[in-house]
Formats: sequence, structure tokens, C-alpha cells
Amino acid sequence: MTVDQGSRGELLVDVDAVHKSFTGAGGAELKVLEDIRLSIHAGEIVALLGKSGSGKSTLLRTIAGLISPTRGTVRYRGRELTGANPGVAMVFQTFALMPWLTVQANVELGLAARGVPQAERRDAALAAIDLIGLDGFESAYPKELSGGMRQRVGFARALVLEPDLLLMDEPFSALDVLTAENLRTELMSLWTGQQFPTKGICIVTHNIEEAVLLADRVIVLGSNPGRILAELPVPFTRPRDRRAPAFVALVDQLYDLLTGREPDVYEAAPADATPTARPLPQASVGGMAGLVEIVYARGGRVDLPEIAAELSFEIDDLLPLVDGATMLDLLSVLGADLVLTDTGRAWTTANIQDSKKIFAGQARSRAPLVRTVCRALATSADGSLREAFFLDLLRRGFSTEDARQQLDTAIDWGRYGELYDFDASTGEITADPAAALVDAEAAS
Ligand SMILES: Nc1ncnc2c1ncn2[C@@H]1O[C@H](COP(=O)(O)OP(=O)(O)OP(=O)(O)O)[C@@H](O)[C@H]1O
Repeated sequence: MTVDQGSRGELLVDVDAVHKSFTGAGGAELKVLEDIRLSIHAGEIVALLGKSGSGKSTLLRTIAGLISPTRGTVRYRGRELTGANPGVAMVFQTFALMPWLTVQANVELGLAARGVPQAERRDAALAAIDLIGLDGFESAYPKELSGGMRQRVGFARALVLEPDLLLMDEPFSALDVLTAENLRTELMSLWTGQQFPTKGICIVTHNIEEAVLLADRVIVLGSNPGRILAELPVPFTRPRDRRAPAFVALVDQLYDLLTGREPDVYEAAPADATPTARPLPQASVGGMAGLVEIVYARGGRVDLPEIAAELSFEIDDLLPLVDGATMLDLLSVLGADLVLTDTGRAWTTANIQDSKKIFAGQARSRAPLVRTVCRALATSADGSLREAFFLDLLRRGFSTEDARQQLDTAIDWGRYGELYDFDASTGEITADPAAALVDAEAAS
């Protein structure tokens, strides 16, 4: 069970050409995973790293047998899954404890479901509770525990099942930084000390440093649809030092991969680019303005991992802002550096009215959904349309939640650029008369 970095152990899970689509609220096909091929062997920790929405959780649930692929196969120890994977247990981001059960009863749940006799169940649960550092809290209820302790229960509940493969879906992301660090370190020391019989671990994360701290192999997923962009070994011994140059270099490399663009994504969107093909990053104008201002104040070029550390953010917290600012050509990405563009410089140094005009021009030419909203408003009789109209259209290509997020971002961007306004009490989006004048000038 120790991590053998030279040779891999037996094959535990084999994901073979898996595709997964969901049906969107509007009935359209929502492609979430495309041609995923990966294997997990005994002795290794594999991290699935990707931005929000890249299908990481869907892939993990497919490995757990909780979701069946639309096409392709998942095999556990050579056998095709047709239901729940018998060799796995899961740890969830939200802990998923039963609030009305004690710690011990929560930990025993899975064993009870397997029909394990009561005495045996109790002994196993007490051992797992002890292992995970919760001795003395057997009779406590979840509401009496801190977040970190609740997640310890989450771990105990999974480990008591002695799974071959432990699946973890962002298990540390709901915890504060110190608690998360503490729990990660303890888990790693249990793993390297072979204190539980699990043979492999697969962890979903959007945190680059966490992936490099924990994993032997990082699989990077790209979005829309989720697919494997790269697979990188992490050849460092444990415990790992975040400040070691090789560690920092690998974090930078993964950062490059995560922000690496599909070739033309951040070119000005061609006239026929659709809002579904080029979704808006979840970036507020205020957030992008802050980031651009920081880059400007530091001479027009900054190292993103360094800035993130200085601001006490995770790199991935900043990624949507980076994506938004590069989509609008306010910043560009060069390796791990953010570079101010000419437009970004003009935007950040202009007076408020000029900066709104610059932003409006960028949003209309480079953000397909903003352009779609402007065009639709221009064709409506009174220059206004209800938000439900756009939400209905967006639901053809996005889930209901994502459609809402897309429209909220488009409203934020368009409002700031004075392209249109939004009245939340009536749900009405109305073209700004000044923007209509600009359109008329452009057409003449
Ligand atoms: N049951 C479902 N029905 C419809 N759409 C779904 C379903 N489950 C997931 N999706 C959509 O699939 C996409 C990928 O979701 P998933 O949760 O797998 O991504 P993720 O990379 O884990 O994201 P996050 O880091 O935000 O959890 C999202 O657009 C999501 O809305």
C-alpha cells in the first residue's frame, strides 16, 4: 500500500473511452465528458484536476458506479461495472453526515447496509474513529463538531469499509486553510504509514497545490466538454515541501495547462460564435478591474502564482478573473505570467466614461452572450426583453444553474458598459439608448 513510484501495482480501475451527456433543461444534449481514458493502480494517489464544470465530479461518480456512462466502459478489477462499484468508498466535500445520528452511528451506517453484525460493526467503527483522531467523540452529534471534525467522521465512515479504492470529491475545500492543511497532512501520514488497507486513492480537486501535495499522478481535465488535457507524474518524496523549486515549477506547469487556451478561444469571437460554444467566465467587472489594476501597478507583468500567494488566494480562485480578462483582451497569459495588453492599459488608466466605452466595445466584440443580448434587444419592438427569454435559450446548452450564472455575468458586463440595463423587479432587460446611438453611427 505504500506509494511505489517505480512500478505500478495491480490495476484497480480502468476507464475506457467514457463519454457522458446529460439532458439539459431545454431538452438539448449537454456533453460533460468526452473520451475519457484512465487507469488507477494499487499504490498510487491520482488527482483529477480541473476548473469548475470540467466534469471532475461526474467522472468520480462514474468510477463509483453511481452514474453510468453514455458510451464507453468502467471496469473494476477487470469487471465491467453495471451498478455501484463494490471496491470503493467516497468522501464528500459537504461531509454528508446524518445529523440525527451520533458519530459512531454515522460511521457504522455503511457496515449496517452491508449486513455486518452489530458487535463487529461497533468494533470496526470504534477502530476507525480512533484512527482518524476522534476518540472520545463517539456519542457526539454532527452539530456539536467543527467542520474539520465532521470531515474526520466523513473519512472514518469511508475507511471503515476498508475500500480498495478511496474516492474523494474536494474533501478539504469546505474547510478553513489551517484545518484543511492539518487533515491533509494526517491523511498522508496514515497513507504512507500503511495504517489503513486501502490500495489506491483518487481525489478530485480544483486546487493545484493540493494536487501536487497529495498525488503521484495529476490528470488535468479541460472543460466544455470535460476531457483529459494532460497527465503528469509527481515524482517527489513525502512529506512534500511547497517551497521546493521543483514543487513550484510543477505548480507553474499545471497552472499553464489549466489556463492554456484552446487555440482560438480568446481571439475576438467570430461573428457566428455562440454563447454556448464560448461561455462567459464567472468574473465580475469589479473583480477583473481589481486584477488589471494590480498588473498595471506592478509594471504590466506579474507572476500569477506569486500574486495569488501574496493576496492569500488560491491560484484557482483567480482563474475566472484571468479567463474573463483574457477573453476581453485586457490581459494576456504568457506561461505563468499575466501581461497587461494595450487595451487593458487604456481601460485601467482612462476616466470612468471612457473606460466604460472601452469595456463595452470589448464585451460586444469578444463575449458572444453580450453580443447576443445586444442584437436581440435591437430587434425587439421597444428595446426590451424579459430575462426569461434569454434563460430559455441558454438552457438549451447549459444546466439551469449555469444558464442563470451566464446571464448574471452578461448582465453585469453589459450594465457596466452601459449597453443595456436590467430591472430585477420586472425581470426586464432594456437597451441603453446611448448604446443604440453608437450602433446607428456604426451602421451609417
Ligand atoms: N445530473 C446532471 N444533470 C444535468 N447536468 C449535470 C448533472 N450533473 C452535472 N451536470 C453538469 O455537468 C457539468 C460538469 O459538472 P461536474 O459537477 O461534474 O463538474 P466539476 O468539474 O466537478 O465542477 P465543480 O468543481 O464546480 O464541482 C456542469 O455543467 C454541470 O452543471
